[in-house]
Order: sequence, then structure tokens, then C-alpha cells
Amino acid sequence: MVAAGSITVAVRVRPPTSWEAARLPQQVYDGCIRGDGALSTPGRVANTSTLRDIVEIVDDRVLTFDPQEKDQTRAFVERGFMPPGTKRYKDRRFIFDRVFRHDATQQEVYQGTAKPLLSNLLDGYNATIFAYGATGCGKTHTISGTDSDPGIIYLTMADLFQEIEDRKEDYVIDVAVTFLEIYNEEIRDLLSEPGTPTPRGGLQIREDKTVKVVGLTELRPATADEVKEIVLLGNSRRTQSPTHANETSSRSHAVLQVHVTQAPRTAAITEQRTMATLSIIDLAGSERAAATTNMGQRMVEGANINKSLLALGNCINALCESGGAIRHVPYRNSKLTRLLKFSLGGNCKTVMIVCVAPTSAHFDDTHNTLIYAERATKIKTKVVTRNVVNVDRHVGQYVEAINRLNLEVAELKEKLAGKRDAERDAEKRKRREALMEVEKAKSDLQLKAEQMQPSIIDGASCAGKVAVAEAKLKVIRARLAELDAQASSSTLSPDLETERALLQALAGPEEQVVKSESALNVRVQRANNSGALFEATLRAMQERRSSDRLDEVSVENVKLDARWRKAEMERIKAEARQEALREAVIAQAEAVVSLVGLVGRCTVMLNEASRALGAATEEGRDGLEQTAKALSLSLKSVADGNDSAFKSLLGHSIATYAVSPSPETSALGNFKGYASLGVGRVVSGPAVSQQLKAKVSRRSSSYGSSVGSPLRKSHKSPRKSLRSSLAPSSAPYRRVSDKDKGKKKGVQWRDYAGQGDIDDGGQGSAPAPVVISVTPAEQSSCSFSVPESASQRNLSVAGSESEWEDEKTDTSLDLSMFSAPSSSTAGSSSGFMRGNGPRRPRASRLDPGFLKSRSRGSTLGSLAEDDEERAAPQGSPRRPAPLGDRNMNRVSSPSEDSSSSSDMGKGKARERHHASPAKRVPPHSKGCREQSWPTTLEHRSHPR
Ligand SMILES: Nc1ncnc2c1ncn2[C@@H]1O[C@H](COP(=O)(O)OP(=O)(O)OP(=O)(O)O)[C@@H](O)[C@H]1O
Repeated sequence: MVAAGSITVAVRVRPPTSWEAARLPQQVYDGCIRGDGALSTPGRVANTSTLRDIVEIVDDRVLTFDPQEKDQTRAFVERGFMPPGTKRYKDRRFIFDRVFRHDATQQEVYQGTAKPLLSNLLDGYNATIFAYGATGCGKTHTISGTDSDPGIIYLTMADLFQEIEDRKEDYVIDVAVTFLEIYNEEIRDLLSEPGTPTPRGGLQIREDKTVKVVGLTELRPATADEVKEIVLLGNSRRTQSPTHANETSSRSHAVLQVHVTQAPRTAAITEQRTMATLSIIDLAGSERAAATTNMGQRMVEGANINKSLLALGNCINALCESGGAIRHVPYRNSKLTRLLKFSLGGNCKTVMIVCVAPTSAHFDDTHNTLIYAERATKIKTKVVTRNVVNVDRHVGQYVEAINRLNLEVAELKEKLAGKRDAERDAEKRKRREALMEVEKAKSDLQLKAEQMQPSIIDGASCAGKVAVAEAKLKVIRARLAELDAQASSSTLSPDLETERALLQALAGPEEQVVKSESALNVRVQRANNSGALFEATLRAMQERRSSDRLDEVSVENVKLDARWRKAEMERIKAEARQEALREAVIAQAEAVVSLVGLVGRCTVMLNEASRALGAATEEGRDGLEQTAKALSLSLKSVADGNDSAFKSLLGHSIATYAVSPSPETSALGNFKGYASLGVGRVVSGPAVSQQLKAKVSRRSSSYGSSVGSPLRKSHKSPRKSLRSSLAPSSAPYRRVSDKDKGKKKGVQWRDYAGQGDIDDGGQGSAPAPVVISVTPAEQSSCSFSVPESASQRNLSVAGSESEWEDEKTDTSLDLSMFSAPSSSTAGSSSGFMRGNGPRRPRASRLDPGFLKSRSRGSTLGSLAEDDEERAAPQGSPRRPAPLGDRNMNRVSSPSEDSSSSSDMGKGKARERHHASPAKRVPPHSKGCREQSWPTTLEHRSHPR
């Protein structure tokens, strides 16, 4: 139920016609400045107009009729002199529900008038829209419009059908349209086709609870366009005649009625139907007969029009005065009022659209119309109720209802199936899109990972190297701190000074590496940046949430991929770091091997020197001198070689520390050995370390640390080093060939002579010297840089592994062996190696007998071999000094092997060579031979 109210009255001002526009004023001011220069007097107004605007729109609800002319000059010109107190203009203000300016569109008028009625209509409330106004003011334009600019009828029906479409799931809505005209008080059917039995005119009104015209043609349009067609058709049949005021003046009232019946789609026995009628009425224009030149039929038409409009006015007046209830309302005075009975005072919501002309040409019509409209605003309508009818279905209708419902069920099933299909399709599409999104995210991440990976790997590798450098530095600094502490309390002995200088040189490159601006650290930083970028990408993926495109599973998929990428990157980083550390460990191991070899050989050499000196002392002055000279040269050679090695490796020479200025500070007297220097176990391999330990434990003398250079590229056999160290720098060394041996060597190893019992049966117990054994092919493939000084000396250091073994074995034996006066008493190492039987001393290179044998042509040591070297053929290989090329572990070349094997002779010695555990090649030795030494000194020692 809608509360009681009034008729909604809206005023629409039409735009001026071209005829009117030509007569409306256009202010033209005389812009000339007068002679006296006075600007205060207004210029002359050139007023050529005969019309003026008489409607001023104040706002969307208020207008002023015949407003005061603001230009007094114009007012004077227009109206002449008016005595004070009299009004030149009506200047009357009207208030309506809506006021539309002349430029308002059809849509705006529709929205402001008819549209609010529409929803009520479908709920069962009657509604009426009628256009009122003088002829030619735009009523037909507002109600019907044109094809290109349709009016209220079309716009209303369009919305109505849209609403029906929206409700059709729940309701069956029936729309029927009738279109009639009241012409000269006769009701005519505008939709009656000529030639049909339906009479076109003379229709009667039946009045019950509703007003109904009997015999009207009802059409059932399904769309707004069909309604438009109907209206155009009806309008074409409507009586129109050209009048003075309007070329297409409607001479009748046209009434379009739209009956809407709505029934719910239920199968109940009773159904609640709502019925409502929308009446859209285009009244004929009121006209003052005096103002028109209408004659004859036009005049009769005009009279009838005016009569019906007067009746309408009277009804309105009555309704206003009575409030819609008490006083009699003369509806029956005309067909129009009878038809509009329920629209005006009944159960209906009514909108009156009042059309007015804007110019003074229609001054009185507009004035009257506005007064008429103002009065209509005062009509109080009754309480509007809903037209609801409860219809009890007849049993006969049940079948119809069931059929309809069956149809509806089938329809709904079809829809549901379609909907399900559509849903399934949508689901599939969504899944496909999600999959594509996941793939895209994954490939993006992969791309990112591939972009970042090289940098991150490089960074991890660099970080590993920096960590190694830091670890090295820690140890070096610890030792340096000790040395510094010693230096602060007392003067350091030359050997310790040398050690400190070497350690400082060793620390230099590491210091450079660990600096924050070092190349490695810069690369680490760059890798960190890449890593951060990668992390950010991963985080973004981890934080992805489900959306329209990605469901939960897809998001989880993406997150898992991100997690896997992260783990993979960590693995690769760890591998790179591990590889860097492994390389460092290998380098350290090689350095340690070289170092141990060097220290071992030097120690052996020193032992032999010591023994030789002791033996020479017993022999007498001549022997002593000779031995001392030879030893001096040998020791110098070793020192030079070591110095070259250090210079090459560390860029630091130890030559200046070689000789102590005073006996008190001499390294010979103050040498701190292994224990005091705290050099720990440096080799992790069990076999080698144990052998070294065994050897070290047998040393009665301390080992100097000054010779402990890693000697990066040194792969020489230790034997060679020792030999070359004993060889005079000027004498090239050559292996003794069989031929030479037969000619020149008067002294042989006892073993070679068959006197020794060297046997390879003692593999298990024989201490394995630290020797890297390589094949001839490997030897030939190895190239070592030879310092110029060393190559200039052109020392041959060739020797077989077996010889080196001999020497090592010898030096492992009881030192008392050197007390034996001659080579004939030199024992074999085999006894020791086997661990049974008496050990027979072997001739040593520094054995006095050996030294003496030089003159006799029978030598064991390199001093004798020097001579042999001099006598060697030109084609025999010449090798650089062992320390000169820093290849301490280098083994003999194939030619050396052959010479050494020939030197040793065939038979037992050869067997021993093959049987020696030392010939086993450590797995890493081959690799390291192909590998270049690191640029930094790879020294490893454990802090105390
Ligand atoms: N708002 C408007 N915009 C443009 N043209 C308009 C407007 N209102 C009216 N007109 C024009 O004015 C002329 C007269 O309009 P219309 O025929 O609608 O008047 P009417 O009130 O129906 O006249 P009658 O009562 O004689 O039938 C028509 O040519 C119409 O196109």
C-alpha cells in the first residue's frame, strides 16, 4: 500500500521554435563613447525583437512566469512608463515537483516522471501519466517522441519489459496494450485494423471497480520496440490537423493503456494475481478560440477539446477542494474525465506533465496552463492500494498448471545442465589458467636462478678461498706473534729472523685476499647482491596468495618450487665452496709433501755432512779440508737453491739472513727445531704421516724450519734435490751410465755389487719415503719453470727413484753407519726394511770413503757424479738445480730412469725399485702434476 499523496506535477518548457527564436531579443549595445566621455549613461538598445522569454527557470522545482526585466531601459522600451507601485511584469513564481528546462532530454524527463511509477506498476499499483498544455507546446513530443528520439511511452515500455525479463523466473507476466483516442467526445480504437469486425469508433466506457472501454483491440507486445511500432501506428491513425499554432496539431486525446497482469509461477490451488494499468495520455492542446483562426471542423474540434479539458479542470478543482472524498467530482461531464476517473481521484499514482512554451507568443496559454498545473498539485489522492486478486484455480486448470510446471521443470533442468556444463567449462578454464600461471612463475624463477647462479657460485667459491686465506692468516699471525714476542725480549737469531721474514712474505698475499676491497671479496659482495635478489624473488613467490587466477594447490605448487630452488641454490653454493676448500686442501697437501720432502732431504744432507765432517776429522787434515770444502759448496748450493725458491715463491730473499754476524746469534748454535717451533702434524694421510713421524722420531738432531718452503712447482724427487744440493754449482750432473759406471765408478753400492741384501720382500715393514712416483709419460708431460740462476748452473739432478729410496732408507738408519770408514762397510737398508738381520751400512754420498773415492774414481755421491757429468756425452740430459726450479718432489725423467736403472744395475736393485712401496703413486700426485701451483704460498702448519 502506498501512502496517500498528491498528483506529481512536472513542468517542461519546450525550446523556442525557429519562428520564435527569430523574434527573441538579442541585446546589441551601442558601444560609442559619448562626446562628454560619460560612460554612466547606458548605450542605446537596439531592440528589434517582438517576443521575449516569459519563463525563467529558477531551479529544478521553481520557475518564474513573466520575470521582471533586469534591464530597466529595455523594460521602459518594452512596457513604457508605468506609474510607481504598478507591476510591469507578472513576475509570478510557481513551484512544482519538477521543472525541466528547454534543453532537457527525453531521458531526463522520463527519469523524473514515469520511471518511479514502474516498479509500483509491477507490484499491482495503477499509474497514469498525462501530458497537458496548450497546443504546440510539446505534449506529443514528450509522450510519443519521434523514431529517433522516442518519448516516455517507449522509454517506459523498454524498462517495463526489462523488469519483466528479470522477474520471469518467478512470475508469469502478461502485458496487453490498447490505444484509443477521444475525438469530439467519441472513443475510437487506434489499433483496430480496417476491414475487421471490430468497430473503430463509438466505443463505450464501462465502469465498475475499474474503467474499461468495451471492444478495444488488445495487442500483446513482447518488446519495447513492438510497443513503439504500436504507438507509431496509432499516432498515424490519430486525428491530426494543421492549425495556426501547430502544423501537426493533435485534435484528439490519445490514451495508451498497458495492462500488466502478474501471476507467480507456483502450482498452488489459489494464485495471487496482481493487475495494474499504466495509462499514458496525450491530451489535445487547449486553445483559445479567439486566438486561433480555426473555422469549421477545426473549431468544433477545438470546442470539444476545450470542453473535455474544462471538465478535467473542474474535476481537478473539485478534487482539490474536496480532498478527494467529500465533494462530488464531475467525472461524467466528458469521456476524458470518465476515463481518467480512477487516475485522478482513485487508486492510482498519477504524474501530470505540463508542457509550456517559453516565449511571450503564448503568454496567456502558458499563464493559464501554469495556473491549471498549480491547481493540480493541490489534488489529494486517495490511499493507493495494490490490485491483487486471489484466483482459485478450477480443477480444469490444474492440468494446465501441471503442464506449465512440467514445462518449467524441463526448462529449469535444461538450464541447470547448461549451467553445470558452463561451470565445468569455467572450472577447466580456470585450472588451465592456473597451470599456465604456475608454469610461468616456475619458468620465471628458473630464469632468475640461471641468471644469478654463475655469480652466486663464483661468490661461494671466492668465499671459500677467502676462508682458506683467513685460516692461513690465523696460523701465520699466531706464529708471527710468537716470533715478535721473542724479538721483543731478545734479539732473534738469523734463522728466526728468516722465518719471520718468510712468514711475513707468506702472509702478504693472504692479507691482500682478506681485505674487504680485495677482488675476491668484491666478487663475494657481488654474489651476495645476486643472492639477495634471488632471495627476494623467492620471498615474493613464497608470499603468493590464492587469487582468481591461482587456486590453493597452484599456490602451494609455486611455493614448493621456490623452496626447491632455494635448496638447490644452497646445494650448488655449498658444492662451490667445498670445491674451493678441496682445491685449497690439495694445494696444502702438495705443499706439505714438498715441504716434508725438502726438510727431510735437507736433514739427511745435514746428517751426512755432519758424519762426513766427523769422519774427515778422524782421517786427518787433508781429508778434513777436502771434505769441508765439498760440504761448504754443497751447503751453499742448498742455501742458494732454497733462497731462489723463496724468492720465486714469496718474492723474498733469505740470503741476507744466511750468515749470522756473530757466533752468539748464529743459527747453528741457537737453532730451534721441530718441537720448539711447534710445527704440528701437517699431513693427514696415515701412511705418510706415520712414516714421517717415524723418521722424525729417529732424528737425533732438530730440523730447521728455515728450509720449510712449500715450493709450489716443485715436483722433483727429494733425492734429486739432495743430489743437486751436494753437487757443485758449476758441475753439471749426469747419471752414470752403465758404460760410465764400468769405466769410472770404482765404488758401488754394496747392494748393487750384490753384497747387500736389499730385498723387496719387506714392503710391509719398510718405511715409505715421501716420494711421488710417476710414469715416464707423466714425467715427460710435466713442465716446470726453471729459474735462470738455476738453469745457468745447469745442474743435473737426475736420479732414479730407487736411488732416492736408497738414500732415504739410508738416512733412516742408524747414524753410526757413518762411522764406518769406507764404502765397503756401508750397510744395506734391507735389513731395516725387513726388520730382521743386521743392518749393513751403505756407502753414503757424504761418506768420507765416498769423498775419497772421487780421486780413486770410485764415488757414491754426487760429488763424484759431478765429474761424471762433466764427462758425460753432450746428448745426455741436463737438469736445473733442485731448489732452483723449486720442484722438490720431481722425479726423474725417463732418461733419468733409464740412466738410474743402468746406474743401479740390473737384478736386485731393479727389483727393489719396483718392489718399493714408494713407487705407488698417490692418487692425487698425478693430478697435482698437471695442476698449476697456486699463486699464494700454500703453507700449512698447525699452531701449537
Ligand atoms: N522539447 C522539445 N524539443 C524539441 N522540439 C519540440 C519539443 N517540444 C515540442 N517540440 C516541437 O514543437 C512542435 C509541436 O510539438 P507537439 O506536436 O508535440 O505539440 P503538442 O503540444 O502535441 O501540440 P498539439 O496539442 O497541437 O498536438 C513539434 O514540431 C515538436 O517537434
